[in-house]
Amino acid sequence: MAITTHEVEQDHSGEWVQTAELAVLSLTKLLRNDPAELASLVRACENEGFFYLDLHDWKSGKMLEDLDIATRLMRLWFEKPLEEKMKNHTDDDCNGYKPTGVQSGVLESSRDGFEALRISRTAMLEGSPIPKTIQDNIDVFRRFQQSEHFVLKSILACLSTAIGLEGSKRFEDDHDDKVPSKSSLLFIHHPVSETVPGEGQLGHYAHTDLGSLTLLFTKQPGLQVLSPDTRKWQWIEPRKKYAIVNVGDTLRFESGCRFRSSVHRVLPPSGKMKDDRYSSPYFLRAANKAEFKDIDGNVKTVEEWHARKFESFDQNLEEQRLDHVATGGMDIDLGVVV
Ligand SMILES: O=C(O)CCC(=O)C(=O)O
Ligand SMILES: [Fe+2]
Repeated sequence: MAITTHEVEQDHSGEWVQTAELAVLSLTKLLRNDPAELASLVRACENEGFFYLDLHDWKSGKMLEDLDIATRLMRLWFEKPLEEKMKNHTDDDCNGYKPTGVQSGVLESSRDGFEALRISRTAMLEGSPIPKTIQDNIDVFRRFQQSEHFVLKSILACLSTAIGLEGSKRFEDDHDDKVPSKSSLLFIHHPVSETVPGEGQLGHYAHTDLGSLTLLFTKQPGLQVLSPDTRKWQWIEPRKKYAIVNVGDTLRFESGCRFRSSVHRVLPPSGKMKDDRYSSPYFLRAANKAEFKDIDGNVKTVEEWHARKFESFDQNLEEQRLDHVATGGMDIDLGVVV
């Protein structure tokens, strides 16, 4: 079943942008291995690479309640002075604080407009360097991260089953929880800003996610996907009690490019960031040592691809276009310049 919308809304340049019609999948049906739901899951990963995950009747997880508590706590944390937040700054791209403006912009001659707190799965499990707010509420944050991890690993298993993978060929095989990985939970904040697109710091650059699957929560608009169908940007509408799930590069490569890691970005609908925008993605990533063939056909470990992606995120748009790493080669696949 697809949510049917519809209308179009203007973007920052005054162009009319359609709303994406993404498939809607029920987590409870997927957990039951419902054959029709598995077939829809495969289609969604082959086509848009994005879908809504219906969580209305998933009673066993407290994920949505934990999300509300964690979001409230993180909003307060982001209000702290920059010097305070910078105490959690690290060189580790999957753990610690990232201030605004250190990565690429959405358009030429601009930089990103979001700050983020990243909490790696390892840091969460070990309780190693994480801000006090999180340490003081570790049960909530840990349970939230574990629920998200469970949901994405279950979806990964559904995909293996649905396309008939067995034994060591199943996608879960290189997502062993006992070996080190760069799975990471993020809280993202785009502060209110008078900046207009193309200047200063605004939005979140066009990219594909580097890992296997991403589970995203946001209540606010701004997320856009480059539709593999129309090859144009489309808004992804936030929906209450639905998560947004998307395929990342690792799963794209491991599926022999059968599944798509669609390019996406964040821009405020009317041009300026008139309200603070909050979102929270959880990135499920394969074991650091897992291998796949990347966009150049070279064998890479997840760890190496992770490093290459983050180098690319720090570059400017012109540099990014040269090696296609930020966009995971999807731009070449679709024949578009992002
Ligand atoms: O904030 C959002 O809506 C999307 C964030 C995102 O794409 C990312 O962190 O990879
Ligand atoms: Fe992303």
